[in-house]
Parts: sequence; C-alpha cells; structure tokens
Amino acid sequence: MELFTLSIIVVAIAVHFLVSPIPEVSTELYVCPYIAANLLLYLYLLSLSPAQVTIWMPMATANFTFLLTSILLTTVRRLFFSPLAHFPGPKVAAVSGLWNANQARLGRASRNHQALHERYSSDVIRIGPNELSINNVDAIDKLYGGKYLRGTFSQVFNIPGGDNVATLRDHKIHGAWRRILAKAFTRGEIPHLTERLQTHIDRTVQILREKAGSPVNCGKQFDALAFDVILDLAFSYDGGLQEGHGDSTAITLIHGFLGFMSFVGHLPHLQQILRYLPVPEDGKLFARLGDNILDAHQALKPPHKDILNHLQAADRETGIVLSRRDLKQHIQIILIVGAHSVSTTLTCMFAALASRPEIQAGLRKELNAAFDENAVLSSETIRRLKLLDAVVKEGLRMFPPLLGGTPAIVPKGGITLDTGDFLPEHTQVYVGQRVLAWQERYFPRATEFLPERWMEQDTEKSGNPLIEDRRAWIPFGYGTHACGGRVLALEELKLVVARVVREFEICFRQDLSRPFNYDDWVGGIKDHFLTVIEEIDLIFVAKTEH
Ligand code: HEM
Repeated sequence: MELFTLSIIVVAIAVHFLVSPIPEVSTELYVCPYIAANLLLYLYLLSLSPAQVTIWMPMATANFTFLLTSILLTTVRRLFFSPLAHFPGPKVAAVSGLWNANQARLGRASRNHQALHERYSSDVIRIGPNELSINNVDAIDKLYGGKYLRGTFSQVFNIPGGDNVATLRDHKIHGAWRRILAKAFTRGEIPHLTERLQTHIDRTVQILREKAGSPVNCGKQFDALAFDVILDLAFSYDGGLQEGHGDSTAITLIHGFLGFMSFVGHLPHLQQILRYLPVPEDGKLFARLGDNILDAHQALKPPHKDILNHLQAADRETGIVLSRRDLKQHIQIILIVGAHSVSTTLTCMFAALASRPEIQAGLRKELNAAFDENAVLSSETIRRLKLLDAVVKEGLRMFPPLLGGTPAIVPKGGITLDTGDFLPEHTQVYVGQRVLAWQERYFPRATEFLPERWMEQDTEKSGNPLIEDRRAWIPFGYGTHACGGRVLALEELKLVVARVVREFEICFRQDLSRPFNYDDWVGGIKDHFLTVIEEIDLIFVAKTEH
C-alpha cells in the first residue's frame, strides 16, 4: 500500500477516535475541518505540480480512502464496541439514525418501537446509534425528574432560527419563560379563558345542529374549532374558521410540516446542516403569519389579558423579557402545539365514543344530573364529573397527541433502571406515551377504549383490575418540560366533550358501499411527532330531550 493511502487511513482512524464518543461532536466540527483539510491538500498538491489532472486523482483517492475507513470504523464501533451494543434492536438502527428517521417519516415510529419491545422481550431497545426506547415506568422519574437535559428532537423547531419554550435547553431562561407562560393559566385567568372557550363551543354545537344527521368531517371541524380557540385565547385574533371566512393557511402549513419534522427531528446532524441553508418558502410564510399576528395584536386592547399579553410581561424572578423575535417564535409554537393536539385528540375521542354508545348514554346521564336544562356548564362543576374525567383520561391514554413523547439525555454518571439495565450518560432516551400506555402490564385490555378503568375503585386486596400502574399515564409529558398548556387543554377537551355528548348521539356513518371499520381506522393513526389521523366522518344526531 502506498505511503499516501496509509497516511490517510491513519488520519481517518485518529479522527474517528476523536469524534466517536457519545455525544458525538457537532456536524460543524466534522465538516469544517474536513473542508479545510481538503483545501490544504489541494494547495499542497498544487505546489508540487500545477497540472490539474495530477491533483484530482490523489484528491479523489484521499477522500475515498478517508470516507471508506470512517464508514467502516463507525459501523464496526456502533455494532460491537458502543456502550449500547448489548441492547437488542434492529442492527440497521444501531448503524444509522436513518432507520428510525424513516420509520418516523412513514408515521410508524412509536408503533414500531412498541412491536420491538415485544419482539425482543426487553424493556430497553436500541432504536439508533445513540438512542434507546424504554417501556418501563421506572425510567420516567429517573429520566424526566429534575432539571434534565431535553433531547435533540425538539431542536427541529428552531431550524429557521430563534428559540421558544419548547426548544430551549438552557434551564435558567426556560424556567423564566415557563413562569411567564404560567401566568396565563392561573386560577384568576381560567374564568376568562372558559368564557371565551364557551363562545367557540357554542358555535360548534350550532354547526353540528345544522348538520345533524349528516356526515361531519371531524378532523376539519375540530381543526376549525381548536384553531379558532387558540387564535382567540392566545392572541385575541379572530380566526373565523368555524364561520367559514377564516384563513386556513396555518393549518395547511402545520399539516405539511409534520412528516418533514418527524424525519429531520431524528437526524440531529441534518438539523445542523439545514440551519445553514435558506429557509424554504413555507417556513417563511409561517414566520410571516407570526409577524402578522404580532402586528395585529399591538393595535389591540383586549378586555382581558390574552396569552400573548402575559408573554410580554417580565419574569419577576429574573427580570427576563421576551424580545420581538422570541414572541414570534412563541406564536408559532403555540399554533403548532396548542391547536393540532387538541383537534386530533377530540376527533379520536368522539370516534371512540361512537364505538361505545353505552358510555355516551352514561355520560349524558351524568351531565343531565349535574346541570339544569338551560344552565351553562361551568368549569367547577365539570371538574367534579367522574365519568367525563374518565372519558377524557382514557382518550388521552389511547390517543395522546405526542405518541412517541419527547426524548431526554441521560445525565452524567448514567442511570440504572430497576430492571438492572444501565443507561450510559449522554444517551438519548425516549419513554413514549404509546409504548407505555398500550401495555397490558400497566393497563389491562390496553387496546380497548375503557373509560370505566378510571372509575374502578382500588381495593386494598386486588387493586384496580384495569389499572396496574397509573404512572404510565403521561400524555402531557413529565417534569420541567411537561406541557405548558395542560390546564387549558383539559378545560377545552372536557367542555367540548360535555357539550357535544349532552346535545348529540355520536355514531359512525352507515354507508353500505363504504363500510367503516373503527379498528382499521385506529390502526391507521400515524405518529409524525404529532398524531396524524385519517379522515373520519361521524354523524351527530341531535337529542331532543336531555
Ligand atoms: C390534548 C391537548 C394537549 C396535550 C396532550 C399536550 C401534550 C404536550 C406534551 C406531551 C408536550 C411535551 C412535553 C415534554 O417535552 O415533556 C407538550 C408541550 C407543550 N405544550 Fe402541550 N399538549 C396539549 C395542548 C396544549 C395547549 C392547548 C397548549 C396551549 C398553549 C400547549 C402548550 C404547550 C407548550 C408551551 C409546550 C412546551 C413546554 C416546554 O417545553 O416547556 N399544549 N404538550
């Protein structure tokens, strides 16, 4: 072997040992020295001979040798010498993050992880070179308790530049931003939020009455409701989607982003490269929507503070104030997490309720007993209704809007689970809601929509036969980064379910030429980071008497 080729192999081996530990070095630290080394080699060869042909051959040989050696070393290390090598999982996943990213692109990542846990009979499986999936509740507090470092997935939201509360990894600023956001959901604010929520739900009920007995495209209807709600409550902005005159660009853009986001979210190196490329037109359009909302808001004086008003106040503890760019980032993330999640959860809940008419009847009875015919459903009373609470909890168990959850980075020193598995420091770990909550050992008859499981009394002897471990219910996440809008989300879900079930009987459409199969529909739910559902038409039959 020529001395030149041998030297390149030695360089490749040295570089490999420098960059291989978990966490791997950033893409910039790979790419910049690589380009610089090529430039130096080019200048050196040029100084030896100005004839281009004698330069390109050794350049190509050097690059080919370097890349081939690096790829071979990386493959062998990831398969046999990585601290994660002993965890079971597909070999292709251990070698490259592309496997998991592709599963996410196809919308089946969390379903696949669940199947892999079963296939390998293991609580810990390897789903990427430095990534693990865990289906054991013991991991929740150990990983997500305290000030844990969030994983790289959510960094996909700040590719166009700028952070928001859902992307920030710095605990000091994140804490301040969360305190600022929390002011929008205090006890004192809830009545104002509920009052405005009721107006939008009134309109939904009216629309369903107008369409009573005819098929209603639920995804579309609840998208319109959820976006109108978040635009109004967060930014005092009239969405007008339920009225039919609104602009649905935000919804179309968000639906369009999801497949891309779930793919790129699993490829941190690609995320870093994309930061250097121009923002695509759709991204610019979404950013402009944020600008427009912010500009329109500045001219307003809403009678009660909305979420954006709260976001403009300083954090009392640190004095931190959000800049215009931070506010724009928050408008965008609130649109993404605050509406789509509510809309898909509602649609799934109504489909599940259509599959259980007896639960609807029970719920209607509970609602009628709690309210006079004309009384407004107040949030205090709603919170006391046990079956309503059970329906919403069970809906969130089966159909969480973030099926795969968000990853955490294992802290320094690593973590040992009660299974004896040791998770090495810096590993990126997913404890997905779907893999946890669809497990028989935590929720017996896990694939069935059973609100009654939340009504069962725990007995001292046998416990609750339908809930083995409540800790496996984490649809809002857990710990410092858990959902910032949980209070509003629960209020909205409960109020909509209560109003609609009280007024209508919900059924599947009986179309003999296109028979509807509920189980197939549930099987078609996709996990594109946020849940994506297939179209579903339900029929809302108006109840004449309560
Ligand atoms: C069905 C309704 C909803 C569910 C199940 C849900 C669930 C979640 C989950 C699982 C996370 C990630 C938590 C983590 O990383 O550990 C999250 C984050 C977040 N959600 Fe929700 N969400 C819902 C609705 C809402 C609404 C209506 C808002 C209103 C503004 C909202 C605001 C947020 C924010 C700001 C974050 C980022 C929190 C942070 O990283 O600190 N969510 N949500």
